[in-house]
Amino acid sequence: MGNSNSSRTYQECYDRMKLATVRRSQEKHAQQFDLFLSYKNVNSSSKTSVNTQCSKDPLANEFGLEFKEIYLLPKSFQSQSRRPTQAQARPECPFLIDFDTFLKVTRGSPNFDSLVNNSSLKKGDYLLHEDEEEEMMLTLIHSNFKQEIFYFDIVEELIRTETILNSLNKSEDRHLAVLVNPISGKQRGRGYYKDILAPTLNITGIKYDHYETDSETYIEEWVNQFSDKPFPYTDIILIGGDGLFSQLINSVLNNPACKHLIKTPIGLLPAGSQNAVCCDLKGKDVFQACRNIVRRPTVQTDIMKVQFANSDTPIYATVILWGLLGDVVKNAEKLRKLFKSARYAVSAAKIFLTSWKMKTYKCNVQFKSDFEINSDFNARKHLDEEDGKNDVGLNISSSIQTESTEATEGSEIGENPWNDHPDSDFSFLGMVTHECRSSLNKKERFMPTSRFNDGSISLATLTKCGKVKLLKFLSKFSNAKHLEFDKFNGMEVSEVQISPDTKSWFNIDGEIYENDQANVKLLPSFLTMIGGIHDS
Ligand SMILES: Nc1ncnc2c1ncn2[C@@H]1O[C@H](COP(=O)(O)OP(=O)(O)OP(=O)(O)O)[C@@H](O)[C@H]1O
Repeated sequence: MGNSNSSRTYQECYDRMKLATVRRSQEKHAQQFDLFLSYKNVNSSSKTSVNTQCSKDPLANEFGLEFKEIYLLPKSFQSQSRRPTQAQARPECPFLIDFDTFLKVTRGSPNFDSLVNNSSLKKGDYLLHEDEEEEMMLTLIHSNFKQEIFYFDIVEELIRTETILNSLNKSEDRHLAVLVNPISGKQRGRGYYKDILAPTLNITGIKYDHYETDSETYIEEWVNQFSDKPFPYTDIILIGGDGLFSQLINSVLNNPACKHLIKTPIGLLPAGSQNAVCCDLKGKDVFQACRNIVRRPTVQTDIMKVQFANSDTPIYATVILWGLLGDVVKNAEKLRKLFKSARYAVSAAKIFLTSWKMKTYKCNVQFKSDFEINSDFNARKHLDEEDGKNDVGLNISSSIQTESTEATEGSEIGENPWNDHPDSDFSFLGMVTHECRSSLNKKERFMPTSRFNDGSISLATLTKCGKVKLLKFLSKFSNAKHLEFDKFNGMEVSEVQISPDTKSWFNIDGEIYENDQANVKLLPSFLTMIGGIHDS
């Protein structure tokens, strides 16, 4: 996060442009500063090495530049349009912010009282106090609504600064549907809407309509009203948790008359208990999520289609858990009222403390894979055969024994064959299309290697564990070190067939489903989500 801390200096690895000479006070003889904007030229290949070092979101504006920092330097400081030579020390900046934390510049200072929760204002109405209209000043607004005022002497510089700084905000022609779940997580959704998103949209001039869910079926009914009608919104913004997101995509995809809505970019504000989808789209911080909504970087994301044997209706999902984790979520629902977002931890503790022995979840798993793991596994299998090794329970990549002849019999030539998973006794199994960062614990992530746009399902399993092993696993898990845990296995697959032998529950994006045979298939690059993908 950037700040305007005076002790910071700008990053040298970027080019910069001078926007204007400004004062920080209305006083005509006040000290003058040069206002700079640094940038990465995304069209320029010659700067690759420098750019890789400092790279951030691949978010370029109409100038083909990715803006990085906004800062002031005293006017007297050297030749201002170039970088300082090595011999020259970089001066401290009296004002410096990451471009990431910048929201908008406005003429004059915004009247914030009129910004809150007022979607009927006309664009521009709310920006000026009447007596400020002629002032040669711009107010730079941070995404947390902090303001910095700069005074200009030259009108062209003022206009240039305003145009360039606002060039990333794509507000024209956008009309957002904002849906708020007031009971998500710690019930902060309403506050996030009223105090953060609505003022941000008002400042940036983005049009929106506000809806609040009043029942479990609200989203489905809301979607159904657009059956066979043109959809009037350019974006759908959800203020809630993973469950709300799941409800939206399922309501859209399971109504053939509404499938056209799925092309609409979906943005999220994290108000739920887990917010794994939002966290993995660089939206863990509510202000960052808001900036994403304003600037609108998008990611084509993978999802899964789950077909249960006893149901005609498929479920579309990004996270599927079965076994212990299914049971934890099932029991957590009973605790929602009392423990709110702590209900998952309470439910897990209850299962752990009240069972004498951890339950083993028996399940037959087959998978198809387009990925390297197949050749790794075949090569390794060959080596293992040569070595006379045949350990079941080691990492999957080193221990899968045979491809299922039964399953391959029906395969067409060229189609990937079914492989048998070597394990059938689990503590849990999970399938995810993203890493599943936790909004509660900084390090925790279910599948650290998985990304929304990697074109694969990550199949993760924990072979059956006793209580002591499970505690060891959990301690590694909370530091995202569980990939090295001997009973935890992860692999990239494109389709999975699950046949449970133990009574349990499926936890699909936080919702609970009955135990049943399930087929899980990858739908690559299926949704357009607003946000970015984490590098590591
Ligand atoms: N007004 C409402 N009253 C009762 N239930 C609601 C209402 N609005 C939405 N719901 C239901 O609440 C469920 C959970 O919502 P959501 O995902 O937003 O929050 P959460 O469960 O706290 O967060 P997470 O899914 O991240 O754990 C959804 O399945 C939705 O059907």
